[in-house]
Amino acid sequence: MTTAVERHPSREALAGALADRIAADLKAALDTRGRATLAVPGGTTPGPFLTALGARPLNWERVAVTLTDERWVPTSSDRSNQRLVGETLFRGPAAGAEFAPLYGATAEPAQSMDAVCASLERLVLPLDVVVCGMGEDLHAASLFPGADKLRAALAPDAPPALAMRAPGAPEPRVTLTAPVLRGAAHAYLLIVGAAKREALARAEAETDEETAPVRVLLTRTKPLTVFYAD
Ligand SMILES: O=C(O)[C@H](O)[C@@H](O)[C@H](O)[C@H](O)COP(=O)(O)O
Repeated sequence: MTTAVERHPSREALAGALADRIAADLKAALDTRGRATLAVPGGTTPGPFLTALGARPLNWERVAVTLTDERWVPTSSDRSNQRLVGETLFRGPAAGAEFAPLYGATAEPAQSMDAVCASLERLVLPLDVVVCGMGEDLHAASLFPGADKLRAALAPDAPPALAMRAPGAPEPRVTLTAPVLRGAAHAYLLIVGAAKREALARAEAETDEETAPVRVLLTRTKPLTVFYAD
């Protein structure tokens, strides 16, 4: 398996190039359909990209945004991905976009899943664009190896989002599921550093999705591009 990798000379250049690419994808969807939908990752890598994308001029009022996954923490927590997009993507013109949160402020994520799935169906599905990060353990979104609902989330008939607990995640998670990640018209994997480049090579050599859930993206029939910088 060979995945298309775009290597950029610096992390700053990577953030700008990915923002340009996604703004172009969103603009094409807006020109064709009059609306566009996007899912973005949380974690430590995407901040500069999210800030760059949020500053791009687009008809953001016609764009709906969600997260690829969320940590079940209050939105005031510095581990909240919703907080991250509020402090990056939604600081610029993109503040006019509609947002479908994955966090629902119930004690347990499972209690919010019907409402979360309904809002995803109403606002953002199918996705025009999904951007995912990847962990060195080969997770993408919150599809972690060893997660309690991993098999259900990889199933072709999975609901759009599932609550997930995983040994590698310090708090409960909510994740978009395999059919949503596969169904997005355009997918991007945003990774930095040699350890993740090596992890990607491991994922390409794997055959088992439960061992390497990021393969949900690698085996898509629709386009996937990896954006990488050292
Ligand atoms: O909320 C999250 O943790 C994510 O969305 C997750 O899937 C992330 O993209 C990877 O864990 C990579 O995270 P880093 O960018 O922090 O390495």
